Amino acid sequence: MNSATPLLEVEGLRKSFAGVHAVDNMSFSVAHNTITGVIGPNGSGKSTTIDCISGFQRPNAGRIRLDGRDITRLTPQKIAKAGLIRTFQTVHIYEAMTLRENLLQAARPFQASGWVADFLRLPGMRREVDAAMVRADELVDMIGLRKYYDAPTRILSYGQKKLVALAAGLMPKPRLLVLDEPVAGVNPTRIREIEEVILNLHAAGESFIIVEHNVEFVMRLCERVIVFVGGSKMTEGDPKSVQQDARVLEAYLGIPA
Ligand SMILES: Nc1ncnc2c1ncn2[C@@H]1O[C@H](COP(=O)(O)OP(=O)(O)OP(=O)(O)O)[C@@H](O)[C@H]1O
Repeated sequence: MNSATPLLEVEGLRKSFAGVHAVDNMSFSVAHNTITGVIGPNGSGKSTTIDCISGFQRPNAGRIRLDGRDITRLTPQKIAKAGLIRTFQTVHIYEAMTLRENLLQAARPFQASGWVADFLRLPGMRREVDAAMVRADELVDMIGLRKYYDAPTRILSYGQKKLVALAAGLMPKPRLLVLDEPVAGVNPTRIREIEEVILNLHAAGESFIIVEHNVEFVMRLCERVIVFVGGSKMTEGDPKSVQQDARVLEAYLGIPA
């Protein structure tokens, strides 16, 4: 797609639960090579929106396009293969496996060769495995955890586990990685480390959407911030303009605009 096509376009998204609209008329777009933050008070539709764009919920209406391709209502697996991967609020990694094994495992669903090629160690499979090893090697350095590469991930701190989940999401080289609350429950020192890692990955060409309750973290990291209120987009802009928007203060603090 040409660079004028947004990386992600969400248009008129609606998702209802038992007749109640969790998300309604939600529209926004995300540019290539950006870190975009999504903030909003509790119940504003953040989780429902990312569940819809990643295929974990089926929207009732609206369109979602990834780099121009319609991905509305595809399964999570197909959306991931199209290039949109998400992490979860709770860390989804294999704690009994090493960090290296976690990263290699994350690449497997995206490898074209099937189990027969794998079993027979055919050259196509070998090439894919070698490429995954190179990618894992790059990523373990990017997240600063090389000394734990061959350790079971259960020994890592919660913040380090979040970094492993982030790196696992990047293994198949997605076009866009959606991070669902990447610093929730993480101590402040580790938050700074995660911030640094995301900035370095962005400088290396990765694009992110960050959905977070920690507004300060989002404002420091993101070049564009989208604010959800009541199931739709209330406003968006650069961090400074969003922070100065009286409606945002009202939505968060109940201070009348
Ligand atoms: N499975 C569900 N069944 C019924 N209502 C739901 C369901 N999921 C979400 N909702 C409702 O939809 C609205 C939006 O919820 P959502 O979880 O998307 O908001 P959120 O911005 O992610 O909130 P939080 O920041 O608290 O996680 C809320 O009113 C919520 O109660």
